[in-house]
Amino acid sequence: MKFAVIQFPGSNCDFDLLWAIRDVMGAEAEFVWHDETSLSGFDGVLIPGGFSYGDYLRCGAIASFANIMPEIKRLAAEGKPVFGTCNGFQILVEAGLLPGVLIRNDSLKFVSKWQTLNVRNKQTKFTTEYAENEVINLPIAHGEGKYVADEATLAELKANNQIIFTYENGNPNGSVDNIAGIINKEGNVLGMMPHPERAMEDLLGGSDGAKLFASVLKNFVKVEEVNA
Ligand SMILES: NC(=O)CC[C@H](N)C(=O)O
Repeated sequence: MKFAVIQFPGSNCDFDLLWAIRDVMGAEAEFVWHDETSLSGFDGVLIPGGFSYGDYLRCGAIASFANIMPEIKRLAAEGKPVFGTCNGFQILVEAGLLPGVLIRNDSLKFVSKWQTLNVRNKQTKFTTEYAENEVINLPIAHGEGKYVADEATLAELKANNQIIFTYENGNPNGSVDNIAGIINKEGNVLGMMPHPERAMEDLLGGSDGAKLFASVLKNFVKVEEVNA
């Protein structure tokens, strides 16, 4: 599996994400600049956190029009894994690859801390290594992390078990139903506000993020491997 870690002007978790997937997990991965127009040869996409385009308009709004986006949408349509953390999640909703939207935290303040989460659905290719309803800790660091969606969208997310992570022991941003991360209906595009790539080893304060990348590597296989 070879992953593209997309870099936008203002990305700041790009090196962390590359380190997590390549150096810790041992997968093949490379940076791809937002202006590129091809992702041929890549088996998955990782979109990092940060402040793409200075967070102007709305976080992720300008990045969602980047030249690389049609290719990210192509890989998503082909069933390949597409993962976005924090600003990456914001970019995925702005691009329409995930439903709903992320708006300013209720506090109107940037919040940066370790946050307790609940793994609501372990039956996805991103979460099989967790236990059902496992309580985990990951860092959060965002100013626009309040997830909102209309009633019909929320009902659909619940009916299809698309709410993957929720905040436990307090809601840091006012997200509806404590939503911290969701997946698309097809199960190959996941976005979440917390940062698993910052929790890969105990030296960093925790390693609960590693199971997410381990799940991806276990459950998504190269197309060639399937056909072999
Ligand atoms: N760490 C991040 O990716 C931050 C995302 C975005 N800039 C926000 O403040 O909400």
